[in-house]
Amino acid sequence: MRGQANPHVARLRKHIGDIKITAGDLLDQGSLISAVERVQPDEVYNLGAISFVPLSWQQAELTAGVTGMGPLRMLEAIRVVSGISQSRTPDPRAQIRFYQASSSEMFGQVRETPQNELTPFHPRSPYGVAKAYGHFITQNFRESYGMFAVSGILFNHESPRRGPEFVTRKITLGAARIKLGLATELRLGNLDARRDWGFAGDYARAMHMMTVADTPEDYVIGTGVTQSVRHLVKLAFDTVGLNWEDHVVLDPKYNRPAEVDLLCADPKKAREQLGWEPDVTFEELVAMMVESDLKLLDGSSGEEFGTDHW
Ligand SMILES: Nc1nc2c(ncn2[C@@H]2O[C@H](COP(=O)(O)OP(=O)(O)O[C@H]3O[C@H](CO)[C@@H](O)[C@H](O)[C@@H]3O)[C@@H](O)[C@H]2O)c(=O)[nH]1
Repeated sequence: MRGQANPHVARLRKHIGDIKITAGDLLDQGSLISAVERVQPDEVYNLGAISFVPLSWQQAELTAGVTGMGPLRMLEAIRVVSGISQSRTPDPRAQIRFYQASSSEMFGQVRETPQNELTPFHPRSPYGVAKAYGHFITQNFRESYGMFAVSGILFNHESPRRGPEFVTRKITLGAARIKLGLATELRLGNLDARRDWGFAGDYARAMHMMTVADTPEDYVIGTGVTQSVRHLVKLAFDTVGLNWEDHVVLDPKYNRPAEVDLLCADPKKAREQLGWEPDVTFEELVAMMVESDLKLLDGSSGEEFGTDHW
């Protein structure tokens, strides 16, 4: 929402208790239309997806339905409720704005480094392919109907709230468990993969900035610094005063059928046009996550945060 003075804020608060849209609703055009009708939002942020890349090989069709077709259904819901058609374009001041969570996974086997808004896509997983569809259909609705629809091509963004299946949290939880005597080893896959990791809070700020901007455009959001999984492991174990090589075990079951070897953002457009800059460095992010997991696990059996399943 664009501020407290906005009359929709009160209405949204009133409805928020009984309207919950989950990723599963992205399969159902009707429930999206009825949610848009009832909430009458100023802004819609589509962050719903099957977002864990390995799962997308096991559930390829579901991933296409939720992660790929979901944005189309959301855009259609906004278009239908707003009465937009080829012959009736929206009033730019009064229309519902749409944000699509596009992903750096679309770059996949990268054609150039760093990656910017014009870098061609070569996705390497059913997830990446589905995200590419979501990206292009968002662009298409903007170009076809004049809708305010934007995509943020976000590189990996992390925080202490990250799911334990993703590598950052798996590592920070693993280091904390070993430090507290709850485990002795951490099993991982490809340590050579490189990612551009940033703090999720900084990226949420970027999502909002591009959605309330004067013109609808797509932006790459990342730090511009790439790190290996190996370096991430070393940093997390250094934070708890342990040598990672004494504890990390390579397990091929965590390798992917097709890997994305290297991602690194060129966030120049977001910096110059939106004035967006990340505040939290990679080192601060890792320390924040390790410290949070030490606190979380202290005094627990650690069983509910085991890391061997993913
Ligand atoms: N999850 C996981 N990844 C591992 C492991 N060992 C090595 N890795 C490597 O760590 C890298 C990062 O994996 P994830 O943290 O699972 O994230 P991701 O595949 O890069 O995808 C995330 O970022 C995308 C943005 O680029 C998001 O779009 C996606 O939803 C997800 O959040 C991959 O190259 C993966 O092979 C492991 O045990 N578990």
